[in-house]
Amino acid sequence: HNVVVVHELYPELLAQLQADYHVTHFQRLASDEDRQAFREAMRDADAFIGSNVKFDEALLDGAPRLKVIASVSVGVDAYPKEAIEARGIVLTNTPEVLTDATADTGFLLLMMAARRAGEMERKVRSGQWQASLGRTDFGIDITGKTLGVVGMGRIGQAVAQRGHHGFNMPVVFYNRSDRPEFEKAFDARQVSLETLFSESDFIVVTVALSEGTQGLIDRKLLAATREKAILINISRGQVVREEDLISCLQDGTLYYAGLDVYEREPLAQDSALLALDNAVLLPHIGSSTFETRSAMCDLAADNLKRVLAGSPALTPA
Ligand SMILES: O=C(O)C(=O)[C@@H](O)[C@H](O)[C@H](O)CO
Repeated sequence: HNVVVVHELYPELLAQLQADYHVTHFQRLASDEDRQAFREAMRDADAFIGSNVKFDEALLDGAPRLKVIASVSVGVDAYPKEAIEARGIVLTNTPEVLTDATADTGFLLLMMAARRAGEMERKVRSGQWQASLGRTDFGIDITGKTLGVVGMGRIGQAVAQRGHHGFNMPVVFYNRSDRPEFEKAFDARQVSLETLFSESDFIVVTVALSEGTQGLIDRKLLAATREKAILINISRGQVVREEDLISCLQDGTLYYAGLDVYEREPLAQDSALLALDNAVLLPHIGSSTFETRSAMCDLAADNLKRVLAGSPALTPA
Protein backbone atom coordinates (compact mmCIF):
# COMPACT_ATOMS: atom_id res chain seq x y z
CA HIS A 1 0.00 0.00 0.00
CA ASN A 2 1.06 3.61 -0.70
CA VAL A 3 0.76 5.88 2.33
CA VAL A 4 1.16 9.66 2.25
CA VAL A 5 2.15 11.30 5.55
CA VAL A 6 1.88 15.03 6.23
CA HIS A 7 2.83 15.38 9.89
CA GLU A 8 5.81 15.33 12.22
CA LEU A 9 5.33 11.73 13.38
CA TYR A 10 7.68 10.62 16.14
CA PRO A 11 10.60 8.72 14.52
CA GLU A 12 9.75 5.22 15.74
CA LEU A 13 6.23 5.41 14.34
CA LEU A 14 7.44 6.78 10.99
CA ALA A 15 9.99 3.94 10.78
CA GLN A 16 7.25 1.41 11.57
CA LEU A 17 5.00 2.76 8.80
CA GLN A 18 7.96 2.81 6.36
CA ALA A 19 8.60 -0.85 7.24
CA ASP A 20 4.98 -1.84 6.48
CA TYR A 21 4.05 0.50 3.61
CA HIS A 22 5.50 2.54 0.76
CA VAL A 23 5.57 5.92 2.53
CA THR A 24 5.84 9.42 1.03
CA HIS A 25 6.58 11.73 3.97
CA PHE A 26 6.18 15.49 4.39
CA GLN A 27 6.69 17.06 7.84
CA ARG A 28 4.40 19.85 6.60
CA LEU A 29 3.47 21.46 3.29
CA ALA A 30 5.58 24.59 3.55
CA SER A 31 5.91 25.58 -0.14
CA ASP A 32 4.20 25.37 -3.52
CA GLU A 33 6.71 22.68 -4.42
CA ASP A 34 5.65 20.68 -1.37
CA ARG A 35 1.99 21.13 -2.24
CA GLN A 36 2.63 20.06 -5.85
CA ALA A 37 4.66 17.02 -4.76
CA PHE A 38 1.91 16.16 -2.27
CA ARG A 39 -0.80 16.22 -4.97
CA GLU A 40 1.37 13.98 -7.15
CA ALA A 41 1.93 11.54 -4.30
CA MET A 42 -1.82 11.41 -3.66
CA ARG A 43 -2.41 10.11 -7.23
CA ASP A 44 -1.62 6.53 -6.22
CA ALA A 45 -2.15 6.86 -2.47
CA ASP A 46 -4.19 4.22 -0.65
CA ALA A 47 -4.03 6.14 2.64
CA PHE A 48 -3.32 9.58 4.09
CA ILE A 49 -2.26 10.31 7.66
CA GLY A 50 -1.67 13.86 8.88
CA SER A 51 -3.14 17.24 9.71
CA ASN A 52 -3.44 20.84 8.57
CA VAL A 53 -4.01 19.83 4.94
CA LYS A 54 -7.02 21.37 3.20
CA PHE A 55 -8.79 18.57 1.34
CA ASP A 56 -11.01 19.58 -1.58
CA GLU A 57 -12.91 17.76 -4.32
CA ALA A 58 -10.07 18.27 -6.81
CA LEU A 59 -7.64 16.60 -4.43
CA LEU A 60 -10.08 13.71 -3.85
CA ASP A 61 -10.65 13.34 -7.62
CA GLY A 62 -6.87 13.19 -7.98
CA ALA A 63 -6.65 10.29 -5.48
CA PRO A 64 -8.73 7.47 -7.02
CA ARG A 65 -7.25 4.70 -4.82
CA LEU A 66 -7.71 6.54 -1.49
CA LYS A 67 -9.39 4.34 1.15
CA VAL A 68 -8.69 6.18 4.41
CA ILE A 69 -7.91 9.72 5.64
CA ALA A 70 -6.51 9.35 9.15
CA SER A 71 -6.49 12.86 10.62
CA VAL A 72 -4.13 13.63 13.49
CA SER A 73 -6.74 15.89 15.07
CA VAL A 74 -10.13 15.65 16.79
CA GLY A 75 -11.51 18.54 14.74
CA VAL A 76 -12.43 17.52 11.17
CA ASP A 77 -13.77 20.88 9.98
CA ALA A 78 -10.93 20.97 7.40
CA TYR A 79 -12.36 17.97 5.55
CA PRO A 80 -15.33 17.89 3.09
CA LYS A 81 -17.08 15.04 4.91
CA GLU A 82 -19.88 14.42 2.38
CA ALA A 83 -17.48 14.36 -0.60
CA ILE A 84 -15.23 11.93 1.30
CA GLU A 85 -18.09 9.63 2.31
CA ALA A 86 -19.54 9.77 -1.22
CA ARG A 87 -16.29 8.22 -2.46
CA GLY A 88 -16.41 5.46 0.16
CA ILE A 89 -13.29 6.85 1.85
CA VAL A 90 -13.11 6.41 5.64
CA LEU A 91 -12.33 9.63 7.58
CA THR A 92 -10.97 9.07 11.09
CA ASN A 93 -9.96 11.47 13.88
CA THR A 94 -8.29 11.34 17.32
CA PRO A 95 -10.85 12.02 20.08
CA GLU A 96 -10.30 11.35 23.81
CA VAL A 97 -6.48 11.15 23.71
CA LEU A 98 -6.18 14.97 23.54
CA THR A 99 -9.04 15.93 25.84
CA ASP A 100 -6.93 16.57 28.93
CA ALA A 101 -4.13 18.47 27.15
CA THR A 102 -6.65 20.70 25.40
CA ALA A 103 -8.68 21.34 28.57
CA ASP A 104 -5.41 22.11 30.37
CA THR A 105 -4.65 24.66 27.64
CA GLY A 106 -8.06 26.19 28.30
CA PHE A 107 -7.23 26.61 31.97
CA LEU A 108 -3.73 27.83 31.16
CA LEU A 109 -5.26 30.64 29.09
CA LEU A 110 -7.91 31.30 31.74
CA MET A 111 -5.31 31.68 34.47
CA MET A 112 -2.93 33.71 32.28
CA ALA A 113 -5.74 36.11 31.35
CA ALA A 114 -7.14 36.38 34.89
CA ARG A 115 -3.72 37.22 36.33
CA ARG A 116 -2.51 39.08 33.23
CA ALA A 117 0.51 36.76 33.18
CA GLY A 118 1.55 37.73 29.64
CA GLU A 119 1.65 41.44 30.52
CA MET A 120 3.45 40.80 33.79
CA GLU A 121 6.04 38.57 32.17
CA ARG A 122 6.67 41.21 29.50
CA LYS A 123 7.03 43.79 32.28
CA VAL A 124 9.74 41.71 33.98
CA ARG A 125 11.61 40.91 30.74
CA SER A 126 11.56 44.56 29.57
CA GLY A 127 13.00 45.83 32.88
CA GLN A 128 9.85 47.73 33.83
CA TRP A 129 9.58 45.98 37.22
CA GLN A 130 11.30 48.63 39.27
CA ALA A 131 9.04 48.63 42.38
CA SER A 132 6.21 46.62 43.89
CA LEU A 133 3.25 46.61 41.57
CA GLY A 134 0.23 48.87 42.02
CA ARG A 135 -3.50 48.40 41.48
CA THR A 136 -3.16 49.11 37.75
CA ASP A 137 -1.35 45.77 37.47
CA PHE A 138 -3.81 43.75 39.50
CA GLY A 139 -5.57 40.74 38.03
CA ILE A 140 -8.79 39.06 39.10
CA ASP A 141 -9.54 36.02 41.26
CA ILE A 142 -10.54 32.72 39.68
CA THR A 143 -11.65 30.56 42.60
CA GLY A 144 -15.38 30.65 43.18
CA LYS A 145 -16.13 32.66 40.03
CA THR A 146 -18.75 31.51 37.52
CA LEU A 147 -17.44 29.38 34.66
CA GLY A 148 -19.42 29.29 31.41
CA VAL A 149 -18.69 26.46 28.95
CA VAL A 150 -19.88 26.77 25.34
CA GLY A 151 -20.20 23.19 24.06
CA MET A 152 -20.30 20.20 26.43
CA GLY A 153 -18.44 17.70 24.34
CA ARG A 154 -15.50 15.80 25.85
CA ILE A 155 -13.25 18.88 26.07
CA GLY A 156 -16.06 21.05 27.47
CA GLN A 157 -16.75 18.47 30.17
CA ALA A 158 -13.04 18.33 31.05
CA VAL A 159 -12.98 22.13 31.39
CA ALA A 160 -16.11 22.05 33.59
CA GLN A 161 -14.55 19.32 35.72
CA ARG A 162 -11.36 21.36 36.25
CA GLY A 163 -13.32 24.49 37.15
CA HIS A 164 -15.86 22.85 39.42
CA HIS A 165 -13.59 20.42 41.27
CA GLY A 166 -10.35 22.37 41.01
CA PHE A 167 -11.50 25.97 41.59
CA ASN A 168 -14.93 25.68 43.29
CA MET A 169 -16.46 27.42 40.31
CA PRO A 170 -20.21 27.32 39.76
CA VAL A 171 -20.66 26.08 36.19
CA VAL A 172 -23.19 27.12 33.57
CA PHE A 173 -23.08 25.56 30.12
CA TYR A 174 -24.62 25.86 26.67
CA ASN A 175 -25.14 22.80 24.52
CA ARG A 176 -27.34 22.20 21.45
CA SER A 177 -28.87 19.05 22.98
CA ASP A 178 -30.10 18.76 26.56
CA ARG A 179 -27.48 17.18 28.84
CA PRO A 180 -29.10 16.86 32.29
CA GLU A 181 -26.39 14.39 33.36
CA PHE A 182 -23.84 17.23 33.37
CA GLU A 183 -26.05 19.38 35.59
CA LYS A 184 -25.68 16.65 38.20
CA ALA A 185 -22.00 15.87 37.51
CA PHE A 186 -20.85 19.47 37.90
CA ASP A 187 -23.77 20.83 39.94
CA ALA A 188 -24.20 22.97 36.84
CA ARG A 189 -27.04 24.69 34.99
CA GLN A 190 -27.69 24.30 31.26
CA VAL A 191 -28.64 27.74 29.96
CA SER A 192 -29.07 29.74 26.76
CA LEU A 193 -26.07 31.45 25.17
CA GLU A 194 -27.41 34.87 26.17
CA THR A 195 -27.74 33.80 29.83
CA LEU A 196 -24.29 32.17 29.76
CA PHE A 197 -22.68 35.36 28.45
CA SER A 198 -24.48 37.59 30.96
CA GLU A 199 -23.82 35.39 34.02
CA SER A 200 -20.26 34.10 33.47
CA ASP A 201 -16.98 35.54 34.72
CA PHE A 202 -15.05 33.16 32.49
CA ILE A 203 -16.41 31.87 29.15
CA VAL A 204 -14.59 28.94 27.56
CA VAL A 205 -15.44 28.10 23.94
CA THR A 206 -15.03 24.37 23.22
CA VAL A 207 -17.76 23.76 20.64
CA ALA A 208 -16.72 22.10 17.35
CA LEU A 209 -16.73 24.27 14.23
CA SER A 210 -19.67 23.53 11.92
CA GLU A 211 -22.09 25.47 9.72
CA GLY A 212 -24.19 26.01 12.85
CA THR A 213 -21.35 27.36 14.99
CA GLN A 214 -19.50 29.49 12.40
CA GLY A 215 -19.54 33.08 13.76
CA LEU A 216 -21.71 31.94 16.71
CA ILE A 217 -20.11 34.46 19.08
CA ASP A 218 -20.49 38.04 17.93
CA ARG A 219 -20.62 41.59 19.35
CA LYS A 220 -24.22 41.12 20.54
CA LEU A 221 -23.19 38.26 22.84
CA LEU A 222 -19.92 39.91 23.84
CA ALA A 223 -21.82 43.08 24.78
CA ALA A 224 -23.88 41.02 27.25
CA THR A 225 -20.79 40.08 29.27
CA ARG A 226 -20.07 41.24 32.81
CA GLU A 227 -17.66 44.05 33.67
CA LYS A 228 -14.51 41.94 34.01
CA ALA A 229 -15.53 38.92 31.96
CA ILE A 230 -12.88 36.90 30.12
CA LEU A 231 -13.39 34.90 26.91
CA ILE A 232 -11.22 31.83 26.19
CA ASN A 233 -11.23 30.10 22.79
CA ILE A 234 -9.71 26.60 22.42
CA SER A 235 -12.04 25.35 19.66
CA ARG A 236 -11.69 27.09 16.27
CA GLY A 237 -11.16 30.77 15.49
CA GLN A 238 -14.15 30.83 13.12
CA VAL A 239 -16.58 30.16 15.98
CA VAL A 240 -15.94 33.73 17.18
CA ARG A 241 -16.39 36.72 14.84
CA GLU A 242 -12.78 37.93 15.19
CA GLU A 243 -13.55 41.45 13.98
CA ASP A 244 -16.17 41.81 16.74
CA LEU A 245 -13.84 40.28 19.30
CA ILE A 246 -11.09 42.75 18.43
CA SER A 247 -13.35 45.82 18.55
CA CYS A 248 -14.90 44.65 21.84
CA LEU A 249 -11.44 44.24 23.39
CA GLN A 250 -10.38 47.65 22.02
CA ASP A 251 -13.43 49.54 23.35
CA GLY A 252 -13.67 47.67 26.68
CA THR A 253 -16.93 45.87 25.88
CA LEU A 254 -14.96 42.73 26.72
CA TYR A 255 -12.36 42.90 29.50
CA TYR A 256 -9.87 40.25 28.36
CA ALA A 257 -9.42 37.26 26.06
CA GLY A 258 -7.23 34.15 25.93
CA LEU A 259 -6.89 32.66 22.44
CA ASP A 260 -5.29 29.48 21.11
CA VAL A 261 -7.08 29.60 17.75
CA TYR A 262 -7.74 32.27 15.11
CA GLU A 263 -9.79 32.82 11.93
CA ARG A 264 -6.55 32.48 9.95
CA GLU A 265 -3.55 30.49 11.27
CA PRO A 266 -0.73 31.25 11.74
CA LEU A 267 -1.92 34.63 12.98
CA ALA A 268 -0.99 37.33 10.46
CA GLN A 269 1.64 39.83 11.64
CA ASP A 270 -0.71 42.71 10.81
CA SER A 271 -3.50 41.36 13.05
CA ALA A 272 -4.89 44.03 15.40
CA LEU A 273 -4.85 41.34 18.12
CA LEU A 274 -1.08 41.75 18.39
CA ALA A 275 -1.46 45.36 19.60
CA LEU A 276 -3.81 44.42 22.43
CA ASP A 277 -2.48 44.08 25.98
CA ASN A 278 -5.79 42.58 27.15
CA ALA A 279 -5.36 39.38 25.15
CA VAL A 280 -3.20 36.28 25.71
CA LEU A 281 -2.22 34.83 22.33
CA LEU A 282 -0.97 31.22 21.99
CA PRO A 283 -0.07 29.51 18.67
CA HIS A 284 -2.63 26.66 18.61
CA ILE A 285 -0.84 24.52 21.18
CA GLY A 286 -3.99 22.83 22.53
CA SER A 287 -2.67 19.31 22.08
CA SER A 288 1.01 20.12 21.69
CA THR A 289 2.59 17.90 24.31
CA PHE A 290 4.93 14.96 23.64
CA GLU A 291 2.60 12.50 25.31
CA THR A 292 -0.61 13.72 23.69
CA ARG A 293 0.77 14.11 20.16
CA SER A 294 2.32 10.65 20.31
CA ALA A 295 -1.02 9.21 21.42
CA MET A 296 -2.78 11.10 18.60
CA CYS A 297 -0.31 9.76 16.04
CA ASP A 298 -0.63 6.20 17.39
CA LEU A 299 -4.43 6.35 17.20
CA ALA A 300 -4.35 7.76 13.65
CA ALA A 301 -1.87 5.06 12.58
CA ASP A 302 -4.04 2.33 14.14
CA ASN A 303 -7.05 3.66 12.25
CA LEU A 304 -5.06 3.63 9.00
CA LYS A 305 -3.75 0.08 9.52
CA ARG A 306 -7.20 -1.27 10.38
CA VAL A 307 -8.89 0.24 7.35
CA LEU A 308 -6.11 -0.90 4.98
CA ALA A 309 -6.48 -4.39 6.49
CA GLY A 310 -10.22 -4.27 5.76
CA SER A 311 -11.29 -3.86 9.40
CA PRO A 312 -13.50 -1.06 10.82
CA ALA A 313 -11.66 2.06 12.07
CA LEU A 314 -11.34 2.61 15.83
CA THR A 315 -12.49 6.23 15.71
CA PRO A 316 -14.37 7.07 12.49
CA ALA A 317 -15.11 10.82 12.43
O1 LIG B 1 -7.13 18.15 17.23
C1 LIG B 1 -7.50 19.24 16.83
O2 LIG B 1 -8.62 19.43 16.30
C2 LIG B 1 -6.59 20.38 16.98
O3 LIG B 1 -6.91 21.46 16.71
C3 LIG B 1 -5.25 20.15 17.45
O4 LIG B 1 -5.19 19.09 18.33
C4 LIG B 1 -4.25 19.86 16.42
O5 LIG B 1 -3.15 20.48 16.91
C5 LIG B 1 -4.30 20.44 15.12
O6 LIG B 1 -5.41 20.02 14.47
C6 LIG B 1 -3.06 20.06 14.31
O7 LIG B 1 -2.77 18.76 14.28
